Amino acid sequence: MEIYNPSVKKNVRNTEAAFPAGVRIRGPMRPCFEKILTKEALEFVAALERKFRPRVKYILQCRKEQQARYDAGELPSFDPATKAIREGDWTCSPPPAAIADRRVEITGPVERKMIINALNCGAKMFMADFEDSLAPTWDNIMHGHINLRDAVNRTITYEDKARNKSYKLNSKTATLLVRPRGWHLLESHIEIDGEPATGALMDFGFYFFHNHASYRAKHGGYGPFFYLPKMQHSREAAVWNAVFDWAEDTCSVPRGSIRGTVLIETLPAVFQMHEILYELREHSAGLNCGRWDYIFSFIKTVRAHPDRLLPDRVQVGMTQHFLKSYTELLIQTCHKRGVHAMGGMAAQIPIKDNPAANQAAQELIKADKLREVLAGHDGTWAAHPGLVPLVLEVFDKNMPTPNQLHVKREDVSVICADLLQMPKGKRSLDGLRLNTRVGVQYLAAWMSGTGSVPLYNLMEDAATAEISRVQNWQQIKYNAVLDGGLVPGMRVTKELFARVLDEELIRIEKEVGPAKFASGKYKEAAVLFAKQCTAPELDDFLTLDAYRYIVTHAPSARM
Ligand SMILES: CC(=O)SCCNC(=O)CCNC(=O)[C@H](O)C(C)(C)COP(=O)(O)OP(=O)(O)OC[C@H]1O[C@@H](n2cnc3c(N)ncnc32)[C@H](O)[C@@H]1OP(=O)(O)O
Ligand SMILES: O=CC(=O)O
Ligand SMILES: [Mg+2]
Repeated sequence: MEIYNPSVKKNVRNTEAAFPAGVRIRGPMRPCFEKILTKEALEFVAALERKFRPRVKYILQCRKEQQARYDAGELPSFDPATKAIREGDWTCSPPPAAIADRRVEITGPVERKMIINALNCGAKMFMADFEDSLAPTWDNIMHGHINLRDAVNRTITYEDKARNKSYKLNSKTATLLVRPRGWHLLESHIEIDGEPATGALMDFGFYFFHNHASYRAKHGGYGPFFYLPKMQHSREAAVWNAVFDWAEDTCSVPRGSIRGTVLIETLPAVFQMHEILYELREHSAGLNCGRWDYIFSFIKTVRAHPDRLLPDRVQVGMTQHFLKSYTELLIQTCHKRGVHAMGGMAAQIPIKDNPAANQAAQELIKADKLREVLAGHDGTWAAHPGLVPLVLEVFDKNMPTPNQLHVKREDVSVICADLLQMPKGKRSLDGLRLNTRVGVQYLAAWMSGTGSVPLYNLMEDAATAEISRVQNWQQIKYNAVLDGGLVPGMRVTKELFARVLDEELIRIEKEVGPAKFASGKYKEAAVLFAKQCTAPELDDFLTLDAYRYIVTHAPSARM
């Protein structure tokens, strides 16, 4: 048997002759990558790309055009053209037994040890993530597919030699869900007909192709199950639905086996929830409140509106009216259509060296989960295995049934103004400093290949770091008045931000120590973060600009 050792990183010159016509692998081949990059799998991914690339380009162009309308003064709202769908009496296909009870879902990157820990941790579900919590380096993506294949086949193991610790799956494990990248990210290490592949199609394609048969055999003929991130419009859900139809037909899998939970994590999408479910009605597993990207998108969507400056990030919590309204409308929408309404991620994680602070963090998580279960959510997310028992306890106590599809929330009446209401709170210099410190450290980790990190006792990933970036951008762009903190009345300028950045870099160096600071990517991250925060026009995603730092093209056989 071939032993898989993720630490072996031998570079091999790629030979294009080994791959199907039109497919070029630009990332270095490592041991075991050939198990994922088989001729058949590459043909499947290339066919997906050829069929859907034009539609992906179209939806991205639509996003640009819609943003131009927001920039010209329009605000997101419900679409009169699809009123009949919102008011119509239809339901989605019922949830299969394998995902009927999903009260606690742990999430985490597709890293080998974490996959085993997550599957073993007692959560009902595990969302394995190619998205917010993963830096999409070639090695991370390819190892992620190897790890998932081994997880589905239950052969996944891991040896931590330094700690003399072995990892393997328990007999009872969580049900696996996979989150591919959003539509906007390209995969530069695979080219199809001379263009980079679409990250989302590649993640879906390899995972589906290699695992659908084993997965369905273990889940009553259903699956694989997915989370679908960062969509802005139902036309994007229609593309996912067509991808699912095509994959099912191509692999002779019955219609409706694949199920996807759509994250409602952009402001435009909250006005499209019925429409999104309608497009996916045979393939839907419900909606999820992706709160962190939602807050990021709230700022991004109204970027041209100087009257819409948010208070400090720490004050934008789930009890703010616009967020409460979004979650309640999501629950009402899902339960009307017979599918799950999933809660989101509390950012607190266990604090190991301070019992009092740990207790306080746990209380915050408990309160957040209690609010979710009482509102009618069918389950929620946990960021860390140590939090699963706590979250489980709140849901077990308050949700005796497998889910709350029967809780219709007909009392909820949410209009545009509720979803667009500005959060209350103040902006402070400390807020600007914290955004800067977190943004730089997150970016430094991401550029080094790590997509989720603990910072100041909170989980930080691409979505939370985006809030720090766009909030800084918004304040600098409009010279926001800092109306809170110790020095109220100060205005944010490029000069103030430059000084804050310098000072926060010194603080980061002190906190992480000179050795880690020197060997890490903090200085490069600071340059990129500063560029992003002071750009005349806001970039759509931080990771689009940062991606070039993590691309590793292999020497080509043609050279
Ligand atoms: C906005 C969103 O999209 S939210 C969803 C995306 N984000 C995520 O999924 C974040 C997931 N969580 C994480 O990545 C991590 O918990 C972090 C980075 C926040 C904290 O990581 P650490 O500080 O390394 O955690 P810590 O040292 O306490 O880990 C203890 C053990 O738990 C494991 N662990 C921690 N988090 C997870 C997780 N989410 N899944 C599986 N295992 C985990 C660690 O691997 C470690 O295992 P070991 O004892 O066998 O070595
Ligand atoms: O993906 C989840 C989020 O909160 O963003
Ligand atoms: Mg997200």
